[in-house]
Amino acid sequence: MTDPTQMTEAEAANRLMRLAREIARHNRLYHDQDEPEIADADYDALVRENNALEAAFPHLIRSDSPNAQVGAAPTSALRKVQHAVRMMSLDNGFADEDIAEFIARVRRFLALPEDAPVALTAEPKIDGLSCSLHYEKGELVLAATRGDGTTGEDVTANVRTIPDIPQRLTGQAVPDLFEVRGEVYMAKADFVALNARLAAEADDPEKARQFANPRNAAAGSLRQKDAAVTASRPLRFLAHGWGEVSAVPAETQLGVMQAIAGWGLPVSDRLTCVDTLEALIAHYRAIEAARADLPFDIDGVVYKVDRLDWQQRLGFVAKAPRWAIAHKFPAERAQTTLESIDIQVGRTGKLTPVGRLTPVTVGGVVVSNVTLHNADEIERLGVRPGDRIVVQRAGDVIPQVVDNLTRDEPRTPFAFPDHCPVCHSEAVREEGEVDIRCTGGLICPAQRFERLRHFVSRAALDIEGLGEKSIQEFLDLGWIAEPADIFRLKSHRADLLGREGWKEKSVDNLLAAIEAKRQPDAARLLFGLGIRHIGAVTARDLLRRYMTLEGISALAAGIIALRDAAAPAEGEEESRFRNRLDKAIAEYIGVENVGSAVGHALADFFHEPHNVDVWNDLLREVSPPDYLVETTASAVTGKTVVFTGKLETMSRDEAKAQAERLGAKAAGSVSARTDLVVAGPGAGSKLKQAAALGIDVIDEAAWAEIVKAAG
Ligand SMILES: NC(=O)c1ccc[n+]([C@@H]2O[C@H](COP(=O)([O-])OP(=O)(O)OC[C@H]3O[C@@H](n4cnc5c(N)ncnc54)[C@H](O)[C@@H]3O)[C@@H](O)[C@H]2O)c1
Ligand SMILES: [Zn+2]
Repeated sequence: MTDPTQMTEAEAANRLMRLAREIARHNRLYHDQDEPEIADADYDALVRENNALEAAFPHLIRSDSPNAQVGAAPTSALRKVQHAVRMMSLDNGFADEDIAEFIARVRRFLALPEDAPVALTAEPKIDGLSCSLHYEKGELVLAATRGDGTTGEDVTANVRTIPDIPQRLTGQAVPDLFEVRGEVYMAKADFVALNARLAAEADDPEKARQFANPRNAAAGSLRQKDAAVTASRPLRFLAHGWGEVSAVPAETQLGVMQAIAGWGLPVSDRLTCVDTLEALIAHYRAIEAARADLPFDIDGVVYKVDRLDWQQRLGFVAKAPRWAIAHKFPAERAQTTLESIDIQVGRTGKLTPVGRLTPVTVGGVVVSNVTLHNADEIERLGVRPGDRIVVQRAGDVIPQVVDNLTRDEPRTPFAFPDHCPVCHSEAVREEGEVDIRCTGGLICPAQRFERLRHFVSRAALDIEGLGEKSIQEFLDLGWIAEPADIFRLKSHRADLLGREGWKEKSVDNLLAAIEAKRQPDAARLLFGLGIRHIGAVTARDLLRRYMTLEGISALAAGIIALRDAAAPAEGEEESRFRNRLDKAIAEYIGVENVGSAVGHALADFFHEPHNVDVWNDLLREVSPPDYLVETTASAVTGKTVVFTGKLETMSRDEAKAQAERLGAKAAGSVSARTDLVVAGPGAGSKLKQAAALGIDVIDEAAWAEIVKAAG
């Protein structure tokens, strides 16, 4: 965000207009559609930017400023309801100073002395959606959502299905007319169970409706046309205020809330009333620490001036009361308990520690796992199961542990396993590496699963309909263990038809999708084998040069021979020798951007007899066409070209790629079969040979002309 003081008026006006539109759009998505596009922290950042600009350019404040608006106008099919008393939002603060300033503002407004005590209630700010309940003569007659504060939606039938909400108030002195306001929410455990149920009920679990967090689930469940749907959703309610009333049962906020509780409505058991800033902050800290363990999500603590006559005098500004403030928790961070540390085994055998957490909502998303990266990271944080930790989620980044609050508690450190938790092979840390790997290779079932999953993935063979669940199922049945087996699945067609969840159509679609990949792209196949360091791009670069998978295995054989023959020279240091060998391997491969790590990985793969079997077996099932780069007809199509000497405007590899694209073959040495030599400065013996054989020789500029002419 640009510093507002650096902006011109025109820039500021423009930015304010864009922010108003953008924020209004997110309000609609969040409040009306229950489908936010961005995290709360990102939304809050937009609002903060808007407010900073409005403060710097008060004369540019727009009539449609986001600060004048509550929620969003409802557009659902539900009947609309006008609120007799507007339903407001709340001002908010993050720092303790914001709260001190709030109290000072209240004193100034009421013209109280600077040190006059101001009693304030404090209670959790539940992350649900606002709901108004009208009781007439104690009977529930109408329930409405907040909408844009003026117009809400009639959700009476829906609300009648919520067990927390009494149909009729009981107890002492219930006024004739009393509108209770509070929060409809979903408990965290119920939210997890609901998402699981929606996934189980869907035809295609991957396309099942899933709610991002309990707030969205609560809003989506309450605002239903069909109240039977609401009834099937585990909603709850907590009262936190009131609207239109015929009589107020007490003179303080706390007193009225106690009366409401007395009539049978749920009120937070963490509602308190104190009269110093220190006591408020202490209550805030206690709630923050307990946050992850509360059964529902909260995003802060709400403070309200306790005396109702003062509330009356303070009144409202724009969209919020002057007598209340929400003290919010930092949106992107939360505390929780690290319940356990699991070790996952990846495709290449890497052991990754994953922290299992008591689920906590961070920035609008429920977080129950964090990656702990590796053994070093666990040691750095000093984390052990049972520790209280701070997790952070910024943007789309995977949640991270940023602090361990109980690292000083005496407890034994976490022992990183020295064996694979799945196949029990030894797990080792290679020299100079941070990762610890299972040495079980293809005998390790975890690696086997991950390798198969990788083999059929989008960027590799892209076999549609062969998802994780099916792979696991076939693995368990012993039908597949390595890639070639996938192409033999058709022999299990009859058995598969007899299994639950497999209909004739889905079986035949799957088998057809497999058959369609009998002539796969060679680069995808190579990438799909999951050899270390061979990503999709490297696989393609290698095949551009080596054309076929036979070419690749020959390359590997060459590297193995090179490694076997290499030995340190007399007195040569080990590290020197390694550098020299690595250089030789990279040169031998001869492909730009492909280094010795790839060469070693290829050699290691082919050095292992089991892998060679897997490879050969696969090549019996599939026959990838030769890797031909798409060519353009040109003056050199079908000819053999040799580049020699120094090229000035491009690398040797680029020149070769150009030749291939033009349908020419780039050769390394001049022979009778050479048609053309492209010579740069410093060309030596090859130039002489060409002259001797009477072969055409051109310079780089002439070559560039040929390339250009081909377009
Ligand atoms: N991700 C997005 O795209 C997106 C878009 C819009 C809003 N939001 C989020 O929604 C929030 C703004 O929404 P808002 O205007 O409803 O304000 P708010 O939710 O921050 O505060 C007002 C609401 O708090 C509720 N509340 C809960 N406990 C309460 C208590 N004890 N006492 C009084 N009220 C209590 C009330 O329903 C009240 O309407 C922000 O946190 C923002 O991050 C996100
Ligand atoms: Zn293993």
